Amino acid sequence: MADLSQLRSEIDRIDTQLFELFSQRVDVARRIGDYKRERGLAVFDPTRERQKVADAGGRVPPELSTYAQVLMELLMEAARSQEVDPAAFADADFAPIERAVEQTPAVFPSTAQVACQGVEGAYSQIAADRFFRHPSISYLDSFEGVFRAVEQGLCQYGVLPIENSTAGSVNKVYDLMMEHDFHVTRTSRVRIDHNLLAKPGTRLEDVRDVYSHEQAINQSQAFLSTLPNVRVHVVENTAMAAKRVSESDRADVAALSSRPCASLYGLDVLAECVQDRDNNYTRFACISRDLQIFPGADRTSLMVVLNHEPGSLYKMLAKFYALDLNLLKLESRPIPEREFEFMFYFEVAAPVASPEFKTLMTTIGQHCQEYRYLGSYTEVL
Ligand SMILES: O=C(O)C(=O)C[C@]1(C(=O)O)C=C[C@@H](O)C=C1
Repeated sequence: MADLSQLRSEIDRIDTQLFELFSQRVDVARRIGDYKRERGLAVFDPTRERQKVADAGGRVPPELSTYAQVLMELLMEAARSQEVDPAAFADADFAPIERAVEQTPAVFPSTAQVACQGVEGAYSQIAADRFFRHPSISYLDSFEGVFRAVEQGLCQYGVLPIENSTAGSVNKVYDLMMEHDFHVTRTSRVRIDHNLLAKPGTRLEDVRDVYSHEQAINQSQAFLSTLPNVRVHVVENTAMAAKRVSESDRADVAALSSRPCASLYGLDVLAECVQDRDNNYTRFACISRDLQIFPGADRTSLMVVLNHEPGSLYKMLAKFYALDLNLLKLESRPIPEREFEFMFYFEVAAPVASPEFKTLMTTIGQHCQEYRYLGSYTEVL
């Protein structure tokens, strides 16, 4: 039997030939690109690609068929990337980003009119205080109201929760993203401590009804199960729950809310930090209507509708991998009225000034049906 170094030499020889042929293939593709450009033909030819993939599957033993097909797709993707004229893409897709980088002020504003969902004391307010030194906050009933206030220019910025470390993504916000025009200018992680608040005089054992937001209830299951005979009620948000308890004439009701709500609504803390996990964080996004890219932006959010075919998500992820861009978040939501079609939300680590970011933004359109660039920003602590 041949020894390992001999076998490896054989593999190396084959790889040398493979990559020599690969470069030759790309050279031919470049010439095809010139030909197509002169005649105004599309680079992507789906009929030809389907034939090539099917053909590749039949050229190898059956157990290698899928690998051969994936390899063929990769070869054609490389070919396409060299057939397009990068300058043509760059102008159309990158100009608004370059303009925003130039025109955005060097410093994030310390004060602004900011839309938050809920009432005073809501976690969104804590996040708004994190983003701005002196925010002037307008409280709205719903997440939709926050999107609208920003879209219509009634508020310069809006603050929305996007995910929680225990309960996961805030699906409602992701669904609304599809319906509204906005950009992301900042994100922040806020530590969430839920406390059981009640009117002075109420004892823990008196409590019969607890009010809170659905996520706070989900995040405090272990504590709630220790309270006997308690009914739990979902309300719009945790601060609203505290307000409701403070206005109630009953002495057996309590709210799961933030600590600032206790002083704000004149309530006592019956139990502190009752969430299931100690490291409970909610991430908030600060949105604006126009694209603003502040200095240091190193994260990018994209909403993408992929082609409804096998491998399309894989190809998009391969793109990030090929550009060495770390994927920070991937969320998918069904698109209303489009059966089994999904909107993918990607967050990638990509400094705006990096060549990889520019390559991503000038070629992403080749890999999907539609995409929306939501912005580039930093996550503030
Ligand atoms: O045959 C072509 O038209 C090419 O551009 C070459 C090629 C390939 O790599 O084989 C690349 C892109 C097209 O979508 C189809 C095929």
